[in-house]
Amino acid sequence: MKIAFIAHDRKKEEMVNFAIAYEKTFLHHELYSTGTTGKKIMQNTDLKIHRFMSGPLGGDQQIGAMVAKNEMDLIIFLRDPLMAQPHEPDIIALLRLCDVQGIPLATNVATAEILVKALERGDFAWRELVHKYKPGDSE
Ligand SMILES: O=C(CO)COP(=O)(O)O
Repeated sequence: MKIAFIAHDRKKEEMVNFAIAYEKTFLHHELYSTGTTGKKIMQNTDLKIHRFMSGPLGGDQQIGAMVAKNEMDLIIFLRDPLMAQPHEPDIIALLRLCDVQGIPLATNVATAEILVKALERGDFAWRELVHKYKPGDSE
């Protein structure tokens, strides 16, 4: 599965700890991230992550482009709800696209944990069916 990690600055430590905790699971998947989040995870684990640009420079939008094509299977986006972000419109756009495409999205670590446990159990198998069809195929 294609999994994206995104964390705002005050959530990065939580994200790194989460990646360490589930490293063995994530090793079996194709991983993506925004710039700094991915760098920090890779510095602390053996995970290989395709890093997009930093969030404020367009990284959320790059991940959004994959979501728009229904290419992302799971997004773990640890948002900081107590700090205004300069690229808030990009963030809202990404969350919106997840709802457009029905992509599993965790915005806090409690939900992320439940989704990763579901991933380990095989509950994401339905995404394999989605991969066979590109958005717009039926139009
Ligand atoms: O700002 C972000 C998400 O909106 C995260 O970007 P970085 O991972 O580059 O810090």
